[in-house]
Amino acid sequence: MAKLFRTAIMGPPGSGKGTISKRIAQNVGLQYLSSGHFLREGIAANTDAGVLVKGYVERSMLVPDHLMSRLMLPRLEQLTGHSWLLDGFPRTIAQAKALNDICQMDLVISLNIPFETLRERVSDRWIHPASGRVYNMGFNPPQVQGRDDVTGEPLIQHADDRPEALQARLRHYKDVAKPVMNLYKKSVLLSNAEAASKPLGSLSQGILYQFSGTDTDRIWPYISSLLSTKISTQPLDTCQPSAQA
Ligand SMILES: Nc1ccn([C@@H]2O[C@H](COP(=O)(O)OP(=O)(O)OP(=O)(O)O)[C@@H](O)[C@H]2O)c(=O)n1
Ligand SMILES: Nc1nc2c(ncn2[C@@H]2O[C@H](COP(=O)(O)OP(=O)(O)O)[C@@H](O)[C@H]2O)c(=O)[nH]1
Repeated sequence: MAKLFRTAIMGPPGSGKGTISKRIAQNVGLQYLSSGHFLREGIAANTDAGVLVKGYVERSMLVPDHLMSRLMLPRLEQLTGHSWLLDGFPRTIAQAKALNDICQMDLVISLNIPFETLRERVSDRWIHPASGRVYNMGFNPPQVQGRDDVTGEPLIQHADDRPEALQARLRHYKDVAKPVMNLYKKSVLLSNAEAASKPLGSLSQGILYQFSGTDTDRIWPYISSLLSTKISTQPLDTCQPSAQA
């Protein structure tokens, strides 16, 4: 039986979830599942799921919990035997509880980034809609301005990334995410260094680790170190219903 590792990343829009998830996937070699990307793929391919969620995603509304869980949980069940990282799911407490019913999570990473930093980042965020590849004109610019590195297709900016829209999204994120974080948290909030160095078990039952800062490159070493500790001490496991379910 392999050691499996189930983790999720949370944070407001622009906090670096996608950027950090890709680093985790590359370093740890787990399956990365972005629920937003999954939904957009379904919409582009006009799948049954895509048709169901199109109206919500195009209006930047949250897809209802029952539908979101119905789409995501079977995907995760197909990944039995794999370690994975979720970005964008669970988004609400109902989704987190549904996830608990099928699986015991090992770690939840929460990114705590100042509003001004979020605002700067998303106003400079450019996206390749077909692949979900994300650029930032200062941090990770495309090789050719306005063009995707892989396909050469044009990049776009989301209307949602305008400062006015960001403020509303942030408020909404806080309301919805708080109960999810409470579910996963048992610990005090730690500094990045403390969070990364605490041995497993010393945080009571808590699996939520919060990282704060303005630069992904400065947060990343702490996350990387936490993952090394967690993964090396992970017991043999399969995806089993959580005891809290
Ligand atoms: N659990 C989720 C995840 C995503 N979505 C839908 O998918 C869209 C895109 O999700 P995502 O890529 O995660 O991006 P945002 O949440 O919009 O923003 P960010 O990546 O900046 O956090 C959301 O606007 C929402 O309509 C949803 O309803 N429920
Ligand atoms: N300037 C700067 N931009 C960053 C940093 N980390 C991520 N970004 C960019 O900020 C934007 C938001 O990051 P993203 O990973 O998409 O965040 P998400 O919305 O939480 O998934 C993207 O354009 C990233 O390229 C950073 O440390 N500094």
